[in-house]
Amino acid sequence: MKTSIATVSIAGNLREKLAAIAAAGFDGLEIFEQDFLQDAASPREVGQMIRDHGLQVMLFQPFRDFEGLPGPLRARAFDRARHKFDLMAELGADLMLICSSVHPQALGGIDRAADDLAELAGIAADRGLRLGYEALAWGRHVNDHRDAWEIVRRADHPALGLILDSFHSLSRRIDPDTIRRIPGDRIFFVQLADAPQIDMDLLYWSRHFRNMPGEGDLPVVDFMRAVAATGYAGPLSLEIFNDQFRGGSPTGIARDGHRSLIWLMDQVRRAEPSLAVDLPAIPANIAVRGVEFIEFATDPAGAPELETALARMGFHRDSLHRNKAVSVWRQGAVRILVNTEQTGFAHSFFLNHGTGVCDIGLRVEDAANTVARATALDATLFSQPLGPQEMTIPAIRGVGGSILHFIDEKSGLDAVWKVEFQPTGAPEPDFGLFRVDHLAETMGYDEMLSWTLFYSAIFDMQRRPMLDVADPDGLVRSQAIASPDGGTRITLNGAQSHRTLAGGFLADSMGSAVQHIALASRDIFASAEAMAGAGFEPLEIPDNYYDDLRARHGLDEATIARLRRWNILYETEGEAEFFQFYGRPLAGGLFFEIVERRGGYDGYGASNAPFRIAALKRLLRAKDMPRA
Ligand SMILES: O=C(O)c1ccc(O)c(O)c1
Ligand SMILES: [Mg+2]
Repeated sequence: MKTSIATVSIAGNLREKLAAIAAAGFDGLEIFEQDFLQDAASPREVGQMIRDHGLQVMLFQPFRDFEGLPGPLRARAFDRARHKFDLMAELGADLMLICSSVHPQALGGIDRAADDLAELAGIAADRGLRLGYEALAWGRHVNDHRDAWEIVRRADHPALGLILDSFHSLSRRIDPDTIRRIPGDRIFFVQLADAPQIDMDLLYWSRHFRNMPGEGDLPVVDFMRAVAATGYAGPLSLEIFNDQFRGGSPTGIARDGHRSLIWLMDQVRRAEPSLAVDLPAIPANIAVRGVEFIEFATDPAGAPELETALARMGFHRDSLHRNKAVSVWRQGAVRILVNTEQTGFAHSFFLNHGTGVCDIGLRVEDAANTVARATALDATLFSQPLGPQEMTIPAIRGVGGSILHFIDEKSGLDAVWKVEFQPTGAPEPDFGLFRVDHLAETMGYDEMLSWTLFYSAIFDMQRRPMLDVADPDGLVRSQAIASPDGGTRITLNGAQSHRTLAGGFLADSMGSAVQHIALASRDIFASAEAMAGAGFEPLEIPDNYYDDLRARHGLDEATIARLRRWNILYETEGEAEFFQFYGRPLAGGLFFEIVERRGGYDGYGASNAPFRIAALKRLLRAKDMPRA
């Protein structure tokens, strides 16, 4: 499969774009004239620069307002086209995109458009060029790929074909299966884009909110299945107009784009196995069976605060690494590693970010398969030198320069706790915390799509609808991603303002990182009591929260009193119930949460978030921390 991306999709000057597109592994690109008008090089030199990067110019675009014009305007449009053909020859581009006209004087008429395009195709063919006709969703007379195809069909010229663009078809809710009746060899080019479902003017939506396939809400997989069913074997090209991407990291956005195309074709193949998809076989989305461990990087000065917090939640120091300054704190199936090594990855993470989560271990069926899928989807492998008796545990890079390790039973990686660690024999309390409920990662708002794509493309984890959380000092967006059984959950919180709690954390931790860890309790009241007995200090929730709760849920006084006693927040989802309370943040701003889900509750207590944030901010102000 040949992959391509439009230069408008990413930030930077032309040279930065080319470097990023090539590094991400694309075969070619669509070039927008504006992109090289700003460059000092001539079109011929630009063409050479592109080829020097190992890239092919797959499409020159767009040529606007061509078809259906009256008299002198028509003649001028042909002149304009000839001028562009000259330019294409210089660039080394042989396919031009003509988008359906929005010209106020365009006359309309299927046959008139077909005649104009056929005549231009003749001129193009003489120069060895081809034309593709695309229906813009807001085209004046042609705004539907079915009409564009009818025009191409009637024009009946071998140098004229159809260009499909998933955004234009899907934004108008045109059934993608109508593509299945178009012959694949008459489709000259396919552009792909997704978009979040928002009710808005089509042109504005298209020019500002497109995103990578899989990042939005449009049925791009169904669209692509229909395209594949036609036998189309040309390039798959991303054409993403997105304000955020234009200001983002060229290499990051290009990598996301490449990842999105591989994931898209993987989904097409799985949804419709009879389709010929030119993509090497890769393992299916990886089922995650839970969090095997969470590793903190810290130093001997930072460890005691963390270890005290763990002990107060009922964790005990279970075992010590045989070679390294790493201890395992355990309760039930929850393992939290405290790494105070003075060399290696954890130490460099600590130097960059302070005490924080540097590594997350996920339990999977087959670690080798996991890495195979992750690398096929452009993830970066991670490894570091091993000491004696240490096991090779596969890993990739994750959020904020942290690491994801994969542990399985199949290849015996779960023996690591016995092989690399020595038990302390410390007594084993049980405060009822039995597994990791979710990890909350905080990041800049502009990183959210990228990490959502990362988790949902590699793992069998799906995103839930995005929520807005009102921090008194700005909005925080929250995107939950969860395995189908809800057993593994990650929330991504995107901060737009540094005045928000999330934004302050981001600044303090020097980048994206785990901001809180939620642990599941079998009985939250019992856990709260046991923890209080061990010296745990909860985040105090003000009385007005409980007055509000009484009004909202009609809970009886005894229940309200119990919730208030332990600073537990409450939320319902139909009949399902959710209970949660928080610890006070550690020095770096990270905190723990204890939750109990009853009756299949699937959320995260969004209605309580403003209270939690306000309480945290009050606490930080009281401590006179600079963030407050
Ligand atoms: O927004 C536009 O004008 C525009 C131009 C060319 C395209 O291929 C397209 O999909 C949109
Ligand atoms: Mg397009």
